[in-house]
Amino acid sequence: MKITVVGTGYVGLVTGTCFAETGNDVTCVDIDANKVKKLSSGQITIYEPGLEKLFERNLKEERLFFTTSLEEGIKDAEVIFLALPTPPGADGAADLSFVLNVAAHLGKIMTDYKVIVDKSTVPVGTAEKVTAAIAQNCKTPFDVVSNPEFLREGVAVDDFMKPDRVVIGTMSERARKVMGELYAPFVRQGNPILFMDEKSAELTKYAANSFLATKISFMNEIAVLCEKLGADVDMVRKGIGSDDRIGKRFLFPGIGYGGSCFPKDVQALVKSSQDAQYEFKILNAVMDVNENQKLFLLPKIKSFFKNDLKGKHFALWGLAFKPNTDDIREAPALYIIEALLAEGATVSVFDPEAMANVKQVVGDKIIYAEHQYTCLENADALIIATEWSVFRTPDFHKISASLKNQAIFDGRNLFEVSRMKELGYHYESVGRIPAIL
Ligand SMILES: NC(=O)C1=CN([C@@H]2O[C@H](COP(=O)(O)OP(=O)(O)OC[C@H]3O[C@@H](n4cnc5c(N)ncnc54)[C@H](O)[C@@H]3O)[C@@H](O)[C@H]2O)C=CC1
Ligand SMILES: O=C(O)[C@H]1O[C@H](OP(=O)(O)OP(=O)(O)OC[C@H]2O[C@@H](n3ccc(=O)[nH]c3=O)[C@H](O)[C@@H]2O)[C@H](O)[C@@H](O)[C@@H]1O
Repeated sequence: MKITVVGTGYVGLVTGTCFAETGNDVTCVDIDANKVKKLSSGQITIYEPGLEKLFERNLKEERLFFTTSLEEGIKDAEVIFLALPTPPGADGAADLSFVLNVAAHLGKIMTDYKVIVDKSTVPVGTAEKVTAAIAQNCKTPFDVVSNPEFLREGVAVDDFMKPDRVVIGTMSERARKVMGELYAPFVRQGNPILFMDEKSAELTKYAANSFLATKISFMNEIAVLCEKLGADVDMVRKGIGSDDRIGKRFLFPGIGYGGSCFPKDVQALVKSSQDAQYEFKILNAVMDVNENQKLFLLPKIKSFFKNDLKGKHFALWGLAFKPNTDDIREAPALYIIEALLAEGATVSVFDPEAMANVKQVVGDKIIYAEHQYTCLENADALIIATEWSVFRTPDFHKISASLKNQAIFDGRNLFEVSRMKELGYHYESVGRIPAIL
């Protein structure tokens, strides 16, 4: 099939590459000429494990193309995916201008039947708006489908190739047939394609992200309670996660959820609810808990340093909002850095992939270490904000030799408390009884 993907960010690039991998001719369109130039010359623009190999193969075998021209990109295409940004506007609602502007442009240039697919995360009612935007100037028949994406950064290729489910929202039989054929190679493992109406598909996406965010905030509150009552959140997590009705996943407490999606999507669903004259009480609490959780370690750090961080120097491991990505959008580490600097401290940072992105945002207010161990030089304590594998089994002798105080503040519960006690660390984490020197 010939398909077009408009927007070659995270979702667009994964979507385009994976559809090319299953034998389709894919043209990706982006307004960012620099990005298109890089991608056309074989240079991948995002860090995503496993994607580069597929990208290079499909580019070489001429199933994957890039252009800045929408007209050129949609020529002969049967399906057009819109993988465009939907950032939060000033009031928290999803900004649909990228999607609607492209839709209006499509209406002017389409000359035969096409299926236009909302791949971006968009509020209920967007398929209708996209239909209206296209229809203003369009003379050919078309269908608009809501096909939300559930991939996670870091495991995006696997998530796309072996989805738990594919949600396709449209009542058009013609569009259902086209979409069913396109996704057939991905759902062979027995996971279903769920056909539904557009609005239900749109809400499914927000409900999924909001439910997962709720699970995390719930566990973060349980972690707070564990510390207050002397329980261990790891035990409680395993205790409840063994119940199939609850499930083991997404129960890890930490320093809050970040990334480009949970924060914006929870906020957008709250706003959609308000617009429908309904106050979504749980989600307001989920957002509140998450705001506080980002700075969960700060009082512990301040208390260790007797409320005076002025002149103290901290090593911070982990900047990305989660491991296996260079994405720093809403990363808790950025909030910790700001708070430490505001207290008059200085900070050295290390992350395996996200350093360049942080440098662009934070600049020279902090020191960028070459290595996780050089990051520790002259530091009064170590803070861990992201659970990269390389941080899980560190050389504790090197850590001890570099740190001025044997103190580690771990926002991702990487180490056993008992081991840290044996090693002689002042070790504080999230929801567990601390090892205090
Ligand atoms: N990042 C993720 O893991 C996931 C994101 N989503 C949703 O997918 C959508 C896209 O997200 P990302 O890929 O992360 O966004 P992104 O910000 O990484 O990429 C968007 C791309 O669209 C391009 N663009 C902007 N205006 C354009 C136009 N008029 N014509 C052509 N290209 C244009 C930008 O240059 C950029 O390359 C959002 O709605 C997001 O919520 C859904 C699931 C996962
Ligand atoms: O809509 C989206 O963009 C995507 O948002 C999330 O994916 P992603 O943001 O890539 O990352 P997650 O693995 O979900 O993690 C999100 C945040 O939650 C945190 N988290 C996750 C799990 C957990 O148990 N505890 C926890 O604090 C992570 O550290 C991270 O900051 C969803 O998992 C995807 O299904 C969805 O497609």
